[in-house]
Amino acid sequence: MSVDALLLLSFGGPEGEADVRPFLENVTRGRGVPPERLDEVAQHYLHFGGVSPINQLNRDIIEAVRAELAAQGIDLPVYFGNRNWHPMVEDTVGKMVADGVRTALVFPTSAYGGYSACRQYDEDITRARASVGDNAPDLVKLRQFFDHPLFVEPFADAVLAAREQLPRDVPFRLVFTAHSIPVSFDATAGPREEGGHRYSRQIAEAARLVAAAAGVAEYDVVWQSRSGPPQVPWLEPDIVDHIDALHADGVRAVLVCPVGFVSDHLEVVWDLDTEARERAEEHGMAFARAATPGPDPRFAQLVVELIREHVADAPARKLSALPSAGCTANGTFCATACCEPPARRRPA
Ligand SMILES: CC1=C(CCC(=O)O)c2cc3nc(cc4[nH]c(cc5[nH]c(cc1n2)c(C)c5CCC(=O)O)c(CCC(=O)O)c4C)C(CCC(=O)O)=C3C
Ligand SMILES: [Fe+2]
Repeated sequence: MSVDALLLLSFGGPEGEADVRPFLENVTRGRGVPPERLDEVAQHYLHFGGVSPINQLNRDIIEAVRAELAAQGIDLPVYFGNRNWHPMVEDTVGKMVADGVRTALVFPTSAYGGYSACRQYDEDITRARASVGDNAPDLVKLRQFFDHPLFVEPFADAVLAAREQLPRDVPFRLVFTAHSIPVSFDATAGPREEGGHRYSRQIAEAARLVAAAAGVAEYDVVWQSRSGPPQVPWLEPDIVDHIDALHADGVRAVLVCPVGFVSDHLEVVWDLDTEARERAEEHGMAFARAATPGPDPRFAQLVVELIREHVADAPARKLSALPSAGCTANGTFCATACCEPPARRRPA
């Protein structure tokens, strides 16, 4: 297959105080997130001057991918577009058209399946192509990479590095976290015939692979960053409640690995480095958080390897038997009814 560009497609985040409200409105339009929750999340962003770390982290990934492409002799311009904040993907695809791009690969900054982690990026691609009309380039999305060795290995090394921050003589509990989603979204994640739960199954599998690579036998998988109205059930337990439970069980040191995320964006630096850490410290527990793989050189190698699956027929390396879907053209879905968002319940 011949391609003339790569598009890194991400979530986006505010870059100053004035951006916070309009950004949150973009994220939550029609999604039934209660205003109290929005006020709370706005405060998290304002705590950091209204600047989300996600944009600079993505620019850093793009620089590393450019360098890795050059090192491997692949001549491919790299573009950057987001769902919720500038550079908006619609504008970026407009720029690609002006530059004469006919076919581009799309790297979404999420390793997993499910509506929020996969299918919503297909919707972004469809919207962006529609916004530029007849000249829209073909946009081929790269596959899910939750079990790729170049995703698992940096996490495993990060777990070992974080372990060094904990007291040597105290046994620790390894706890993996991922973004919670409504239980109903997890139930419809994946193609219908597969019976759902593709998101939580892939998270469980990534956690198993990272723990095995780090040589840690006992671990938990929990959730973080719940949103939505309180009467709608989301995946549980929450990391902060889990720290209470571990404390009650006599655990004295906790090592949190945010396996659901590619980089240290706001949910990681707020919900883990601030809230979870504070709760652990209130209990007198030692706390360490493993780094995310985004800034690791192996992450850029991962992106280029996924590109090479298309441009050089490179073999698709994966460590688990679970399907890695998500590779589709022009915003089509992997399968009929795949990762369909169930009807959202509004707050009463
Ligand atoms: C599975 C998943 C990922 C991982 C996959 C991926 O990475 O794509 C993810 C990533 C992210 N989520 C992010 C930010 C937000 N997510 C929100 C709300 C929601 N997330 C959801 C799910 C996910 N989200 C869901 C089901 C909602 C409820 C509303 C809805 O049904 O859609 C809200 C609204 C306020 C609130 O938190 O309630 C914000 C601000 C940022 C940027 C952070 C930064 O600025 O650094 C990133 C990377
Ligand atoms: Fe989110």
